[in-house]
Amino acid sequence: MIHVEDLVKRYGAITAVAGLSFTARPGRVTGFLGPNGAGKTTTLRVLLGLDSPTGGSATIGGVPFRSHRRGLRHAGALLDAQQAHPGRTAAVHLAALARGNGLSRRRVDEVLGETGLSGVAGRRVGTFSLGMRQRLGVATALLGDPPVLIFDEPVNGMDPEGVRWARGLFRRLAAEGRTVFLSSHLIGEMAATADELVVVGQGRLLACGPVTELTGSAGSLEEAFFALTEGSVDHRAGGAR
Ligand SMILES: Nc1ncnc2c1ncn2[C@@H]1O[C@H](COP(=O)(O)OP(=O)(O)OP(=O)(O)O)[C@@H](O)[C@H]1O
Repeated sequence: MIHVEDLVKRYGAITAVAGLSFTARPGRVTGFLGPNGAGKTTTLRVLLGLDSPTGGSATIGGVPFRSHRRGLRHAGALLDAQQAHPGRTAAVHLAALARGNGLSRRRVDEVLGETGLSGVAGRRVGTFSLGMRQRLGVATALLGDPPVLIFDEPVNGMDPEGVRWARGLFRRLAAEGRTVFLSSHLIGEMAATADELVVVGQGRLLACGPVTELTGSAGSLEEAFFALTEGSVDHRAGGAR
């Protein structure tokens, strides 16, 4: 379970998140949607303890992520596909993380297999395509077999086969009872993958609920999204001030 309550995050004069509250539940794929600069990445960073909130709270399984000793067992995340050191092989990258989190070496082979990377496990990450790096990011998130998974733009750079694979994976992870939280600009992908949506604009909640409910009479999720975010689009990506 992910719970965000009255979350505020300011960077100097910029308010990136302006009092945001929502919950993402186990067994569901929850999509996190919003225009550029809406505060999505900032919210994910605070959730994962990479940034401190200015106010309010963001918890995973009822506690801040930082208070988990072996974080990868509690939540797995893909925030930035460029995270792995380019000079390391995929297997070495994952093995180092496994060691640091008290996980077995066997788990490395399992997630490499699950993400279709077994054949390239010995290759340096610097030689990977963006789609392969995304798969490695997904493998990293899965490493600790966590109950909560957070993905920021996970299918960015993936080919159609990769996108279909990722969609199936997210659905399966939710069917296993995990909380799957997915941020993406691809509304069609959200419509095909998510059960629930959290829509934000200028750091505030615009709507949340089942995809079917939010689509409502708009005809498509895309139309519903534009109607919801009208007035919240900031082409300067300057956020709420
Ligand atoms: N480290 C930072 N310092 C200053 N401002 C920041 C910082 N991080 C984010 N912001 C600002 O906070 C606002 C929200 O940014 P954020 O990246 O969270 O939005 P987003 O919804 O993820 O956008 P996108 O869809 O473009 O990735 C933006 O105005 C951004 O410029």
